[in-house]
Amino acid sequence: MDKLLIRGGRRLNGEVTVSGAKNAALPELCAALLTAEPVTLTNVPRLQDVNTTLQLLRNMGARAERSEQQPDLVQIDASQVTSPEAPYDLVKTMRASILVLGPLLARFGEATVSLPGGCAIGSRPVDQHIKGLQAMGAEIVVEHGYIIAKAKRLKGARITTDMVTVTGTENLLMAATLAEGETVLENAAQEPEIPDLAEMLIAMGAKIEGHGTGKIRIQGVERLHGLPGPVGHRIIPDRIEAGTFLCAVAATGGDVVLRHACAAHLDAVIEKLREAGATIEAGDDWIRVRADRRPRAVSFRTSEYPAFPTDMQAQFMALNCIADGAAKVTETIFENRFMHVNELLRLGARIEVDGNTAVVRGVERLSGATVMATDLRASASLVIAGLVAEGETVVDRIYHLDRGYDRMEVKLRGLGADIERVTL
Ligand SMILES: CC(=O)N[C@H]1[C@@H](OP(=O)(O)OP(=O)(O)OC[C@H]2O[C@@H](n3ccc(=O)[nH]c3=O)[C@H](O)[C@@H]2O)O[C@H](CO)[C@@H](O)[C@@H]1O
Ligand SMILES: C=C(OP(=O)(O)O)C(=O)O
Repeated sequence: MDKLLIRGGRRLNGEVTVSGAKNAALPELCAALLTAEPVTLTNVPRLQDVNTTLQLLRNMGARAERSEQQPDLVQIDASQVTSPEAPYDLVKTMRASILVLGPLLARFGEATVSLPGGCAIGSRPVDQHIKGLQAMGAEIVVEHGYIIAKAKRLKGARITTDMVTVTGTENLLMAATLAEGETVLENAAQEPEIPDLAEMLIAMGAKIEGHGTGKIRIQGVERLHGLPGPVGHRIIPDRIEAGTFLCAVAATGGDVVLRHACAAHLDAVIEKLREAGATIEAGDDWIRVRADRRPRAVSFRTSEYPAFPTDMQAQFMALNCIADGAAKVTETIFENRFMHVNELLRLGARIEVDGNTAVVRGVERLSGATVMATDLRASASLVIAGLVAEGETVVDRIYHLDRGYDRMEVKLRGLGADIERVTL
């Protein structure tokens, strides 16, 4: 099992390129199931979750390959899908596998998808996905751990989800593109990955309006076509990877330019980093961050986009650990997303958790130790803490990190960090 070995105390300087967004790549790979023609995606990040999705598509009989000459390019040909199924063994490693449900049901009239299990950050049910598809006329039973769905042809419907759900919106959006008539999704998620998915679907012939707002209107069409060519659909930059690097520099000090980054997707995080004392400038596809003194502690509360993302909570908490002052961090999206706290305590942080609120009192210095990654963003927060801690930090169980970060240690080393992957 791989570990990261970090010797802390170095400032970060230089340039780093941000990869394509994991949370756009996963639904967009699944969207290729909506057509019998080949689909090309570019700027596809090199992540374990992408590998798992490619495996899931191949398991159904689709062709899904990453180009050897151009590793950010993936081609999918779902003309020969023989079994519209997502088995437990693949779904258990990645919750986003649920994203095949809408496309399979819409194109093949049937789907059998393993229920994703509960996961470390919360119970994460998929009842809203099921309820929405039922409103579109699907017959769905859940038995033996599988969602078994059938529909001759889905019918457009007006759907208001009980809460804002990102993958729920994506599943229903994809399903609605091939449904008969109009679907209106109320209370839709507005995360940037949703308009990116909608733009891809529109390029495939779908009729969608209102994406990027809380109300999406879809007119179903008979069929969608492929996206051939050397570019196909280009995936937006990963705002969470970019935000993670911004927090790392704000914590260690330094001067770094992020290439292929979109500042407009990070407004809430950038505002908080400025409050913490970092200097941030941005252009069309770059962000520069400079930090030259101890950060100030900054309170924040996670919420749906465009507010502060839950996927940045752990990384910003690591910054608060060494900041001047105390900060209150409130998590409103997932009920159990403070598992990094116990590990940060092992590095000398002072944090008290009460329900969904953590009070972080900044300390002058953290001290390196062996810590264990518990989920994807928790891993990133431990890496940031390790970069500022005195001495050596070992981050164990980094398969969580590899799910969602594209060669993070290589990118950090390029900025001057003393970090290496140890394979035992
Ligand atoms: C692959 C992907 O894009 N993952 C992101 C997506 O996850 P994901 O789409 O799973 O998260 P949701 O937006 O669905 O979850 C929001 C809240 O709604 C609840 N809920 C959701 C659906 C449902 O049917 N029933 C229900 O109760 C969840 O338990 C959670 O408390 O959005 C999250 C919130 O921004 C991010 O942290 C994840 O990185
Ligand atoms: C929680 C996350 O991802 P997923 O929904 O894929 O588990 C994340 O990206 O932080």
